[in-house]
Parts: sequence; structure tokens; C-alpha cells
Amino acid sequence: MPTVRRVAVLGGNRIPFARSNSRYAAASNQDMLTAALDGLIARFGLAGERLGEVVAGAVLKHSRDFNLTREVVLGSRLDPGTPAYDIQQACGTGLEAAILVANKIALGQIDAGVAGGVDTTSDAPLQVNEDMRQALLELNRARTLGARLKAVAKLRPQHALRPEIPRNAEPRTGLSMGEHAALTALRWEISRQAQDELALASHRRLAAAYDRGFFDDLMTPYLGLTRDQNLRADSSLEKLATLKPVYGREDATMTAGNSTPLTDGASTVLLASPEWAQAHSLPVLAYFADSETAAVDYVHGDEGLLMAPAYAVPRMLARNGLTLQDFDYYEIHEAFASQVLATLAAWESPEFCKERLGLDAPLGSIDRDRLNVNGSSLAAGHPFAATGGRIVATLAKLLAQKGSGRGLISICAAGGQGVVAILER
Ligand SMILES: CC(=O)CC(=O)SCCNC(=O)CCNC(=O)[C@H](O)C(C)(C)COP(=O)(O)OP(=O)(O)OC[C@H]1O[C@@H](n2cnc3c(N)ncnc32)[C@H](O)[C@@H]1OP(=O)(O)O
Repeated sequence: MPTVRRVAVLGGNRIPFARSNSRYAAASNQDMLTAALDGLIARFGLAGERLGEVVAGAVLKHSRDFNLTREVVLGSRLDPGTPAYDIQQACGTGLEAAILVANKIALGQIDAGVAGGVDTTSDAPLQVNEDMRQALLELNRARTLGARLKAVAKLRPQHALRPEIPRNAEPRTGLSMGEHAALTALRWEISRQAQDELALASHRRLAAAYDRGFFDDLMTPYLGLTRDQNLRADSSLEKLATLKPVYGREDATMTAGNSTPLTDGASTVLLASPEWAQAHSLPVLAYFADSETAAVDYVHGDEGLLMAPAYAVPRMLARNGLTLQDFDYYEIHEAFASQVLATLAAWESPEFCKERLGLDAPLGSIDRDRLNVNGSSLAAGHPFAATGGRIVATLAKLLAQKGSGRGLISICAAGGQGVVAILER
């Protein structure tokens, strides 16, 4: 078996994230991922380079994009001999792509690779309705005039008026992500005030990070945007408190302010062996230390849809002999403020940790000053598959600036899954 090598995170590049149906409304997944990759190539001098692999994905994909990532590579300035492929693990896609690339580097199978993700809810892959699809397939198969007329006769005007629009919902429950998260918020008694405070902190911290120039070498302006469009530096607890609940019952706590907005955007990160980094005179920001995935039975059990990271993190900690407190930074994806708070509450709960995780003592609480220190998805927005790359690049740079330390990444995903990782320096 090959020796396991260290895996370096050399940096990232993303385009600013845009609110759905606004600045990037006319851009496709391919356009946006190409823009993010081109920026990475320019920043790291990768033009003409044959990388080991490029792995990326989108949660919402058009059928024409059957291998979106390969198309993006062919349209980029990388050597066309760079293999590329798509993966999809809902909101865990970007981080899972980084894990795939990292593991291949660790095993010595490749020396360097790019991981990425992209999503647009503006340019959503709307499909024709099922009856119309069947009739069109029949028409395509028809070899005689009679067969063609028979297929055409099955087409109805109302079919065209009933397209299949992708829903932000779980196929097995019919509930949206937000409706699931609202159930979890109730179960963990997460207050509206706590959610709004987390949302406000996310906006304030992201705004401060922009003002410090933190994203200057992590981002390429795109279609006139230089900052994440959702960022509201002027948000306040008073304004957040006035927003009407959007999920759950009358007394529900989740609003547009403490939920992620629908977002368009793309991100990429460059990973390599330390030897490759040295040969290319590229400094290492941080190292990929470990990763883990988990899934919960949200269909039959009483688990919250987005609670899988609560299971993945303790497994990864145990394997590495770490406690939850052994981190300088916690990057917990803010799908919804309530979701972050429910995950933290689970780790603090003696019952949950004993009964669900089989631990003698709770994992305990974290230092909230170390959580999402430069803001997260509530402020930046959440183009599903692009969030992992945003987080990996942000955390790697935070660790590089600190000079040493360890950071935890935790991303909840649709389908009851979670993807988590540790970076260190
Ligand atoms: C997918 C996975 O695998 C896992 C996951 O991550 S799950 C998460 C997936 N993501 C989602 O489900 C995102 C869902 N989000 C949405 O559908 C929509 O954003 C939403 C339904 C929550 C809100 O939609 P909306 O009502 O159109 O929001 P929007 O119009 O922007 O905001 C409503 C109001 O709140 C205000 N507002 C929003 N955020 C604010 C803030 N931080 N501060 C102050 N005001 C704010 C807006 O200004 C607006 O006010 P006005 O009506 O006065 O203009």
C-alpha cells in the first residue's frame, strides 16, 4: 500500500455569491464554475498545468451538464489532459470534493488537484412534465409517420404549462429543508432571539472580514459583484425581530433573516502534496488532517434532517484523540441559525451524548468567539455545492494567519447527511 502523505491546502478562489434571480440570473453553472476556476488558475500560475484531478459538483444540474466539471476544465487554461468529474452530496458536495482530492493526494495517486462546487437556483434545471416527456420520448423513437402522429396526439397544451420545477424539499417527506429545520428548532427549544443573534453576528463578522481585506486573495469579482450580495452590514437585532416566520407554525422562530437565502455562486480550492507545493514555490496555508461523514434516519426515526454532523464530529474526534474544545476555529455551515444552535445543543446535552452517541459525558460547549469568525452562510449566502469550498479556503487562510492551530468544519446536507473535516497547521 502507498504511504499516506500530508495534504496541503494552498488556497482558494470563489466568485462573490449573488442572491438568486439577481446579478447572476443569466449565468449558468458552467459560467460560474469556470470563472472561479479561471481566477484560481491565474492566482496560482496554473495555466497549462496538468493537475491530477479536478473534482466538483452542483446540487441542481441540467442534463446537458452530465460532466459539468470536465466541461469547465476544457474551457479553462488548465492542460486538457487534466481529468475531471462531478460528484453530488447535497450541501456537502464542495467539502466532499475536497476530501476526494485530499485522499488521492494522501495515497500518492495524484500530486495536486482542485476541488470545487457551484449552484444556481436562478438557472434551475426545469423539466417538462412527465406525460409530455414520455410523449416526446415516444416521438423520438417513432420510425413511421403513423407512429409519429400517434405520439404527437398524446401531447397536450396543459403539459407545457405544468413543468417540473425542482423543489427545495426532501423527496421522502415532502417537507422543505426549512420545514425540517423548524421541527429540529422546536425539538431543541432554540429561541428566536438566539437565532437572530447568530444571524447578526454572521453579517457583522463577514462585513468586518471584507473591510480587513481578508477575501482579497480568495475571490475574483464577477459580473460587477465584488462582495457577497446578501451581506447586510446594516442589519440589526431590532430589524431581525420584526421579520415574519417563514417556516412552521404561528409561533415559529425561523425567518428570512435567520435562514440562508437562495443563492448563486461557485468556489474552488487548490490541494497538493507538500512536495508539489514546494516545487511550485507555493506556500502551504494549512493541512487537511481528517474527515468523516454520517447519516441519520430522519424518515423513520426522530432525528432532525440536518443533524448528521452531530454524529460525524464525535467519531472524528475519537479517532484523533481530540475533544470538542481542542480547536482554534469552528466553521459550522449556517444552513439555518437554528441548525447550528441545535447541533451545539446536542453536543452539550448529557442525554443526547449518552443515548445517541454512547458517550459517558457530553462533548460540552465551544468558545462561541471561535465560531464562524469571518461570518458564514447566513451572511454570505449558500449556493449549495459551493459552500464547502468557501469554508475550506476561509479556514485554511485563518490558520495561516494565526500561524498554527486547528479548525473544525461541519456541514449538514440534505438526505440526512453530514460531512465534516479537520484542518491544521
Ligand atoms: C441543501 C442542503 O443539503 C442542506 C442545507 O444547507 S439546507 C439549507 C438550504 N437552503 C434553504 O432552504 C434556503 C431557503 N431560503 C429561502 O427559501 C428563502 O430565502 C426564504 C423563504 C427563507 C426567505 O425568502 P424571502 O421571503 O424571499 O426573503 P427576502 O425577501 O430576502 O427577505 C424577507 C424580508 O426580510 C428582510 N431581511 C432578510 N434578511 C435580513 C437581515 N439579515 N437583516 C434585516 N432584514 C433582513 C428583507 O429585507 C425582507 O424585508 P422586506 O420584506 O421589508 O423587503
